[in-house]
Amino acid sequence: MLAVEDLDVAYGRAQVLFGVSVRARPGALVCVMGRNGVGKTTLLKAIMGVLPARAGRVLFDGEDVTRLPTHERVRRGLGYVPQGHETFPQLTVRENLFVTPWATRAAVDEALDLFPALRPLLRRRAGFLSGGQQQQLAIARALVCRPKLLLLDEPTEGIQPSIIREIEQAVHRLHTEAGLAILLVEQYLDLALRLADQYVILDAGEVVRAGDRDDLADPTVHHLLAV
Ligand SMILES: Nc1ncnc2c1ncn2[C@@H]1O[C@H](COP(=O)(O)OP(=O)(O)OP(=O)(O)O)[C@@H](O)[C@H]1O
Repeated sequence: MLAVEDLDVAYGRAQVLFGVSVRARPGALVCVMGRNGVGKTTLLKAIMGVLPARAGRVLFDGEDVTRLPTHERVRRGLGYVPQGHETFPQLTVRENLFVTPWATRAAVDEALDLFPALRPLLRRRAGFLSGGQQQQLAIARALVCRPKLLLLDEPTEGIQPSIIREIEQAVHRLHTEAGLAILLVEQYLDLALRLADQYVILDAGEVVRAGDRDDLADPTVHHLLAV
């Protein structure tokens, strides 16, 4: 479904990703891990076309989307929830959900079924929500476009533990019940161990390890993630 091949990405002259290859099969949950600043967010941005690839390719459903603008990738089924649960603070929860041109009532209803805590908040401005509620709204908004593959950038970052559990359950349901493929950037190893089918670890912009979830229990993995 997703094949990232030998991707190089740079900010000006500063190259950040070096020959990164990542694959996600339909319905798979792949966890992208690594210390701060190793290039996880940059990888997701390049997959979405928010940042250009300097070399390499991004294939989605067999199509080379490397040069397509972001909205064309969204149209083909890539969904993206950026780090920091970005919502439109001045808009209500309902307006945030209907902001995309593809939003239908049915799709919004389905997204709200996954996050029922948002229903009583539909008229509230997003800027007044807690961090956890905003994260749920950001995920729900991406789902309204009915993606086939969802890219989630650290959805648990800065979120209180009780809400982390809710977000984890929602991601689990999306994966197991809705059968959505997910590329999840996640710092918490225990959460990755519970959710992931496969994992990729980046270090200094390169894939240093990749494999099935069970390998994550290997002690050498901790060394690659320790700060
Ligand atoms: N806009 C930018 N301009 C220049 N360098 C940047 C920019 N954004 C990120 N970088 C650099 O690129 C490298 C990778 O950053 P990136 O945000 O992709 O890492 P990350 O693994 O997602 O980190 P974190 O876990 O802290 O979010 C870092 O060294 C960072 O300083």
